[in-house]
Amino acid sequence: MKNEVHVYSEIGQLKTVLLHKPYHEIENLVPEYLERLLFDDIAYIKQARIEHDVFADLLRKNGAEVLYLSDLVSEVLENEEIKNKFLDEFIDEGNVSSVQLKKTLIEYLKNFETKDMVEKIISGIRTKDIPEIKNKSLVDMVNEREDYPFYLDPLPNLYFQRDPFATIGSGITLNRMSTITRNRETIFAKYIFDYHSRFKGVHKWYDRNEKYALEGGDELVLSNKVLAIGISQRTTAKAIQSVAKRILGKESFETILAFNIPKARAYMHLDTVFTMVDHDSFTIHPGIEGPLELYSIRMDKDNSLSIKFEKEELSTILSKYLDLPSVNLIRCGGGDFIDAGREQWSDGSNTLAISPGKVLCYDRNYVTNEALRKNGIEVIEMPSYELSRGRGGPRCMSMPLVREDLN
Ligand SMILES: NC(=[NH2+])NCCC[C@H](N)C(=O)O
Repeated sequence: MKNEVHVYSEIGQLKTVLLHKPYHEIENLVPEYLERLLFDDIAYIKQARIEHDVFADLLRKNGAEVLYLSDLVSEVLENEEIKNKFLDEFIDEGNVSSVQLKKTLIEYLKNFETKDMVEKIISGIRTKDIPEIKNKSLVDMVNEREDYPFYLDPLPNLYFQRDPFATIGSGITLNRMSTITRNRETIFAKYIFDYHSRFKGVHKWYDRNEKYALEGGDELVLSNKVLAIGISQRTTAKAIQSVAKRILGKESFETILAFNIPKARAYMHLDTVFTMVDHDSFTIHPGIEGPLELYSIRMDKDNSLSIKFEKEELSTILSKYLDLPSVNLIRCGGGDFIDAGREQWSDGSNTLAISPGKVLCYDRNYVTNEALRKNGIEVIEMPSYELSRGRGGPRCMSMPLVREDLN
């Protein structure tokens, strides 16, 4: 099969999924730059990698093919011409101060085998890695004295593969990230979907050079007709409107439900507070239910968008658009203010459905996991001592490429 992406639900049996196993980029975190790099703490990478392997194994055991971003990118970059183009683009966007430095970095990187080069690019390049820049420019000299420890910043958020692009139907949105820190992450997906023999030519509903921020954590495929997209700290209403114009009426998609959620660190994406776990069941963080505003977006016959503020309760709106007699909202932390707040912070509501009614969750969120079980959901737990420090759970750490269709 060419154009191998196919996702028409959040819950259909997961067949192929993309991950990135975190590594040296996490060792390049220091307290001084944590906030800008969107971390709250520094994970112990050895343990994080063990946890990540358990995650991947559980996915495989449950029927999914696991692909790694760095393998796909390395395969693409084995072609010398594409490698040169990639390095040029990546380093330009890495805010490198001078032509001389750019040349030095490219020479340095090209000394590595392709796979190691890709890992080096992800981990960031410390100034100490490169003993000497030839023909330094004035900017290079001034920078050197200012002691910033990196020539290229690390990409510690890359293990949250959910965000840089999102699979919708037989296409993807290649996202424009809301922060500079994460924007280079989308270059990897660009090269995979432009050049990888298995994935090239996949249709793009949105592209990384567009103006308005859109992140995958906000994009949910509720059914082959309905998408949910968060208006959040990371995704703008303007981006949603652009996506709506391109997706609605194409393939089978008819409605986008735009969830306006509070703009806060803990709730950065819609999937930190709302995920789908079965045909008619969803997790929800009680902290957003009060302030939540919902808009439905549909395409009129004359090809203009019709946008409506929805006044009813969330469950009524979901039943209406998903054609269900009723829906079950399962509250994070069992609905308790403290348990919900604590567990949502470590991604208690961020479940990854492997198939209808079967989800992967962090073990630390035991109150929420119990609530899911009480509601008939099968919960598979994974260890979460260290991975959770990056503020993302199983859904954030995975990007489905293929899911089986629901009947
Ligand atoms: N889909 C998600 N909820 N992703 C979580 C991303 C966490 C990451 N540290 C960030 O702030 O960007």
